[in-house]
Amino acid sequence: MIPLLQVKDLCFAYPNGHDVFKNLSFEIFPREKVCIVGKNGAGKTTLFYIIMGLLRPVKGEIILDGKVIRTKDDLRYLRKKIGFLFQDPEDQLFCPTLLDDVMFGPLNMGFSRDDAFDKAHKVLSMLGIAHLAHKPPYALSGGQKRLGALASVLVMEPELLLLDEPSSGLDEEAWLNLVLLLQNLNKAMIIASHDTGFLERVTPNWYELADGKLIPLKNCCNKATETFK
Ligand SMILES: Nc1ncnc2c1ncn2[C@@H]1O[C@H](COP(=O)(O)OP(=O)(O)OP(=O)(O)O)[C@@H](O)[C@H]1O
Repeated sequence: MIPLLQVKDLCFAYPNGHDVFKNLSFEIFPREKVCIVGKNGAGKTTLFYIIMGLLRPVKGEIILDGKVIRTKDDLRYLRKKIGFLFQDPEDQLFCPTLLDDVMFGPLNMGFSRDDAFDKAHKVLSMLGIAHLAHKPPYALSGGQKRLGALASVLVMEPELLLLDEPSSGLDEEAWLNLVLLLQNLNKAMIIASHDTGFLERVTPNWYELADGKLIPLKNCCNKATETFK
């Protein structure tokens, strides 16, 4: 089976900063669920930005469905297949109402208003926030904003989800609802989080990002076993 996504020999440093990645390589297969843990500043968000084409690596390749991402068209294709939940939901909600935000993607893809509404309503209901549909994003709480941002990602039905701190700020009910949703979602996902209780429930496949490398962890939370590639 061809990996859905491959990151190959990735090197990256911010201007005037230290190396965040030194020849980082990994791959993820369709419907594979993995999580990445790591200290503050380890590079989890940076890795997601590079995959989504928001930051350009010094060296290395992002390969989707066996094809190296090079052109703007490649990037458009990648952004249809990969949904990215930003760490800060404020980066993701920009319309007058939450419903507008969640309908924005489907409308952009050419769905009719009725179909975009149905899709948005279904996802908002699944996340337990349909009653907030007509609120402006600025009037939502932190946890509600996170769920709203997640709705705007899920409504696009991507094949791979990159979720940056998806459980942050959620109350017990929303947290459990999200655990169950991700457990039952038949999609590939990479989750970056410090919420180990959440990660333990969603996937047994853990990696630690440390010193610019991904190290597989066995049996959740246990010690690193071998350096990943
Ligand atoms: N815009 C930027 N300019 C310069 N350096 C940056 C920038 N953004 C992040 N960094 C640095 O890059 C490194 C990786 O940051 P990143 O946000 O990817 O870490 P993270 O693992 O997501 O952290 P956290 O767990 O705190 O969210 C850190 O040392 C950080 O200080």
